[in-house]
Amino acid sequence: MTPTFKAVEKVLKDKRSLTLELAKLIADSAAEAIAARGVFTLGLSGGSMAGFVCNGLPSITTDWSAWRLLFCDERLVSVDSPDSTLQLYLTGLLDTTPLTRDQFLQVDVSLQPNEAATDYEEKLRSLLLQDTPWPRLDLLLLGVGPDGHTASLFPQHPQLQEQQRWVVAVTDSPKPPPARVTLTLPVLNNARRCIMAFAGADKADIVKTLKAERDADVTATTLPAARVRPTDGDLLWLMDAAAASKL
Ligand SMILES: O=C1O[C@H](COP(=O)(O)O)[C@@H](O)[C@H](O)[C@H]1O
Repeated sequence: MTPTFKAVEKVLKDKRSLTLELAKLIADSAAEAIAARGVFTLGLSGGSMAGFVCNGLPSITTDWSAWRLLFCDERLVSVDSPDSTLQLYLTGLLDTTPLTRDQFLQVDVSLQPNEAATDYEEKLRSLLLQDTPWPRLDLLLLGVGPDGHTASLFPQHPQLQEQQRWVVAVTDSPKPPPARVTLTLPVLNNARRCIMAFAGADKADIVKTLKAERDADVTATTLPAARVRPTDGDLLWLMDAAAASKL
């Protein structure tokens, strides 16, 4: 079956323009969510996405107190490690926005991977108070690695088949560090909106391959990022010209 959702693509001239556009889109989602429900739930990714978000958000106007930030994935390393996604955001946002540390739903990195995943799912359930099979998160910001992974869902890993849990452990990530927790595909696909952002010429090959898979039958997909297909939400790709150069 070909996709039933519509993916929207937007190409910006460079990384700076992409950063500003992303910040504007986040602000728009926040305004909509806060007006409708009084709270804005934003799922963050690490890697290049953290740079876009930390550089763009300080310029927006929003009711920061209504924001709840969580992690699409997190590496199980100490919080002061340069590999910690939480650390990237605390360093990048606490001094430049009114956000406070307790607005970030943190993964307990002192736990073993399975326990950390269970604990994070419980924290998410308590935060959202949604008694539904899958959480309805307002906006998820997702990156994509050169192998087509998104969050910490890697090609051919069993976590891709998960159909019950919101958060699962990864102990053999091909990209270091090996131990992580990640939201599962049904959680990604139940969000109101997912934004994937790609910048730089080194993303051009994966963007081209991913687009072909994203627009094909889901049973033919091998790349986790091509399985992000919101069931009742939208998917937006933001690319700079270099990342979009092979489309
Ligand atoms: O390991 C990870 O990689 C992906 C992609 O990162 P990027 O730097 O190539 O954009 C990231 O989205 C994920 O959160 C992270 O844990």
